[in-house]
Formats: sequence, structure tokens, C-alpha cells
Amino acid sequence: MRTMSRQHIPVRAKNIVLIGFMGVGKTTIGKLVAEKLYRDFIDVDAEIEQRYGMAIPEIFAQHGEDYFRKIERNTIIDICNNKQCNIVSLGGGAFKQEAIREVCLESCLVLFLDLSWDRWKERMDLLIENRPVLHNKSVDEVQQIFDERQAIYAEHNARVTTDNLNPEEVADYIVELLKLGWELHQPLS
Ligand SMILES: Nc1ncnc2c1ncn2[C@@H]1O[C@H](COP(=O)(O)OP(=O)(O)OP(=O)(O)O)[C@@H](O)[C@H]1O
Ligand SMILES: O=C(O)C1=C[C@@H](O)[C@@H](O)[C@H](O)C1
Ligand SMILES: [Mg+2]
Repeated sequence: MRTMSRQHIPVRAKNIVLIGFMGVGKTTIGKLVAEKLYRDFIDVDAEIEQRYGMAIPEIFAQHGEDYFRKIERNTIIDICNNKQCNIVSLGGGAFKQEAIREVCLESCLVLFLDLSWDRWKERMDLLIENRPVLHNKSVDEVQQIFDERQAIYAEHNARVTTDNLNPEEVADYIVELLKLGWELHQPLS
């Protein structure tokens, strides 16, 4: 497929990329935003599982985290170069990689889904099984990762606070925010 020029993508045609810590709701909310805007939805974790024919915990167990990060980077660069108008939910650790931050910020609108540690902690038990990064970690160790990761999510076009909102409410807020940006013909930052 021909690679699209990343410059000069009209604001309305840009992919909307959701970032944030694992479990903040990128997959759940991204799907809802896509439905509300009649756009295609790509969940990068699911895309990797489909492309490589393995579940993410299996990829970590068989090939290690470095290999996962490499295929995560290749998958996201491919999506940014070849798709437009999609709602794209990244994995929680994707923005650790500079190459991913660069390609997303250059060609997409990046929305940071923010959730406080106190609210996130209440969700932790739901998440552990399928998130290898959380395996064998104490709550304090997870909080350390949560705190460290905030710096990488600081690079975004708009921040959406999700504390005390259900997924539907967050999705409605994002849709309104995007429509406002599109009316103004400019990014949200
Ligand atoms: N706003 C919300 N309020 C309450 N629960 C939520 C909210 N958003 C998501 N959840 C729940 O939290 C869990 C994790 O959500 P989800 O899988 O969408 O997170 P994620 O950000 O995609 O995680 P990852 O980075 O690991 O892909 C799910 O059980 C989901 O139902
Ligand atoms: O935060 C992380 O490092 C991860 C989050 C998930 O979405 C997956 O991408 C994977 O489990 C790693
Ligand atoms: Mg997800």
C-alpha cells in the first residue's frame, strides 16, 4: 500500500489516537467513540494479536517484552502511515517509545485518557490476568509504574479526565470535543 504523506492531513481526516495507562478505558471508550462517529475502530493490542496469531500474554511469555515493543512500534507506524479517519486505541505502554510518540503526534490527534491513581486502584483486580506488565508486582510497584508513565502521556493534544464518568459519558465528551475542533478546523491543543 502506498504510504500517505503525514503532512497536510486535514484535521477532520486525522486518526484519533487514545493514550493512557493500562485499564483507563482506551479500548472500551475508543469503540464507543467510533460507533458514535461512524468511524472504523482499531485496537492496537487486538490488531497485534490478529497479525501475529498470539495473545499478548503469550507474546510476552514466548518472545519477551522487547519483541512485543518492536511489533507494537511497527504496527502503529503502519497504521499511522496507511489509515485516516480511524479511532485508534493504543496499548498502555506504547507511548514509552519515542518513535511511536513522534509518528502519532505528527499525523494524528492524540487524546490522553486520564484517571487518578485512587480510581485506577479500584480497577486493578479486573486487569491483572491479561496485562503481563502487572504480573508479580506489589501495589506499590504498580503505583511506581503508574507515576513514571505520567511523563510519557504528557505529550498529547488534549487531556480527558475520566474520574467518576462511565464509558458512555467519556465517549460523549470526546465526540463533543472533536466536533468543536473540527468546526474550528484546527487540532485541539
Ligand atoms: N470510565 C470507566 N468507568 C468504569 N470502568 C471502566 C471505565 N472505562 C473502562 N472501564 C473498565 O475498565 C476495564 C479496562 O478497560 P479497557 O480494557 O478499555 O482499558 P484499556 O485502557 O484499553 O487498557 P490497556 O491499556 O491494557 O489496553 C474494563 O473492565 C472496562 O469495562
Ligand atoms: O502498559 C503496558 O505496558 C501494556 C498495556 C497493554 O495494553 C498491552 O499493550 C501490553 O499488555 C502492555
Ligand atoms: Mg486496550
